[in-house]
Amino acid sequence: MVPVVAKELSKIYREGSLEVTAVASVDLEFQSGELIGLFGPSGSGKTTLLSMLGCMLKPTGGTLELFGQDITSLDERDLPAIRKKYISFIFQGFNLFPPLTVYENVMLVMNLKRIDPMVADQRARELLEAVGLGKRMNFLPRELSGGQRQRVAIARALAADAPLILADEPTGNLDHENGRTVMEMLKTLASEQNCCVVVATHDNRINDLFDRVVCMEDGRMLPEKRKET
Ligand SMILES: Nc1ncnc2c1ncn2[C@@H]1O[C@H](COP(=O)(O)OP(=O)(O)OP(=O)(O)O)[C@@H](O)[C@H]1O
Repeated sequence: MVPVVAKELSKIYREGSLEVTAVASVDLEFQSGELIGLFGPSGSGKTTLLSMLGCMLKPTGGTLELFGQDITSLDERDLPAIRKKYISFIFQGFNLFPPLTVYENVMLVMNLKRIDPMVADQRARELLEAVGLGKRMNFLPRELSGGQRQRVAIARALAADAPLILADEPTGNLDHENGRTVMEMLKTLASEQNCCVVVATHDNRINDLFDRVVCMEDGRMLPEKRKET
């Protein structure tokens, strides 16, 4: 099943008499196993598009299908269940829960999914080892560097085992080396777990890692340049 199909997807923000067209009639189709880079200057509509794909923001026009299900026709109350089933988010601010340790942050998503605690414990340890934080499981987020925190956010996204991962500027606060490490993890995730990973970014230094690059300008999607294989 195709993870994301959008047709003429639009979002117009209205404030009083002022209208801002943040996303204008975007058509797209994202497949499993792909790492997709969503590029565009500030204000071009990347976050708005990502928020609609993540069922956090209702489109004002067009249709959106996630895994064959028409999201646009659903009631607002049904969206949390869709998010829980299919989607994991990685945001620039890391969104870690400050009072919980690294290990507890990763466990939290699995507890919410009611995964058996023994299975969850093992998976959390494995994932934190995999992102190089095996020795920092009992640290609090504030005791970690930006790069380490972002790796916790990635371990947590992996723990959620979602087939669609949406990341907004995941390398925004990171130096080149940490940024690349984080992106390489997302690439491995896409190919090995057959996830669809969409990354909104300004960071041209990581361009080569994407399977596909789509660019936005003034809310529109520019014609796509397919990567040569
Ligand atoms: N809640 C909102 N209300 C009104 N206008 C908004 C709102 N959110 C975004 N916009 C406007 O929509 C347009 C697209 O914004 P968006 O944040 O999606 O762009 P972006 O490409 O993610 O930018 P950046 O790279 O700076 O994060 C901008 O003109 C912005 O000012």
